[in-house]
Amino acid sequence: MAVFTSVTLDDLSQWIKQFPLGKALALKGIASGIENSNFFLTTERGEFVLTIFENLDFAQLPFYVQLMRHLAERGVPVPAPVPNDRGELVVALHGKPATIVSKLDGSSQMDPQPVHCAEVGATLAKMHLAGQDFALRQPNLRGLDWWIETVPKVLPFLDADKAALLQSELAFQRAFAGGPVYAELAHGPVHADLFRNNVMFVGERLSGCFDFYFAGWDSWLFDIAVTANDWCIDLDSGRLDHDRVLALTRAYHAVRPFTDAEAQSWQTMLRAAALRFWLSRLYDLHRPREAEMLTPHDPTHFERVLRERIAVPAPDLTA
Ligand SMILES: Nc1ncnc2c1ncn2[C@@H]1O[C@H](COP(=O)(O)OP(=O)(O)OP(=O)(O)O)[C@@H](O)[C@H]1O
Ligand SMILES: N[C@@H](CCO)C(=O)O
Repeated sequence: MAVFTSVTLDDLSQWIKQFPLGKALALKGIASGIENSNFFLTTERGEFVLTIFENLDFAQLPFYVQLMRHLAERGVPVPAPVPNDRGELVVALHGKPATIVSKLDGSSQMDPQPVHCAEVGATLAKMHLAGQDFALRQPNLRGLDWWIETVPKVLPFLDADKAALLQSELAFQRAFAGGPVYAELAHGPVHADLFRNNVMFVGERLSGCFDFYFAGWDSWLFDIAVTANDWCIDLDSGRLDHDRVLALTRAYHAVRPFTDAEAQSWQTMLRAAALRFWLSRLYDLHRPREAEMLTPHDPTHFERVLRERIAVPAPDLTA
């Protein structure tokens, strides 16, 4: 992630005392990502990740950090937040909310094969099941309401062809979300951003999922569609690779079988997931924030993905 807020080891020398982590020994800004300020933090007790939240306030954060704790306690491989001496998981640093979580082993698999997609599918299903009894509720803040609010803000920057696609897809998704099949879809806390760069592998074994800061209450199917649109595609064309899609969906289905309503909604949900990221990337591109290091994501990629999903059906969910 980009570093928006500067932090030095000196800044941490007093602050870290409230955590059972000993002294802070090293701190290194992480330059990937676009939402928060992240640092690898080495202390006398080991390796951690320090995150300072740039866009989320104290009221929103319990949902994310408690969800991570809830999932970690149920054996889902996610970073475990470290409480301070008052039991708090979110603490102010430079006036902004901050958290320390355990560092996961492994590295991202940016060139996934079916075996990796199967790991991701099975883990996602376990995550959905483990989240069923999570008590806190927060909507997906990048869900339909946000799309409705944000489309008019980016339209002035688009040519007529792109503007027409964005508007017609939003209308299509609004109609779908208001219909009877959508109402039958299972909902719960979902990750909503489980891209390749948010998952760690050690060899072919998935060792962890992180970056829960877009998590919210949404349909499980939306989460699967977001994941498939990143893990199972040819990156140049946006086309789905059927072997990888089937590896992901079959592994998910083996843990948590799909319903008829989900099977019926699959093609539409893949389009919704493409729209969500096209829109957020357009928004981020045209309304950039200041940052010491910033790597903007390319909106055109998800425009291509959306056009592909409209033109070419994915394999059936229960194939
Ligand atoms: N718990 C963790 N364990 C190991 N590495 C981590 C952990 N959390 C974050 N990282 C590293 O930090 C990088 C950035 O983190 P993260 O993806 O959460 O940032 P972000 O700004 O929210 O990014 P994004 O654009 O993906 O939303 C990751 O790519 C990963 O390398
Ligand atoms: N995964 C998002 C970035 C926010 O996490 C994207 O690729 O646009």
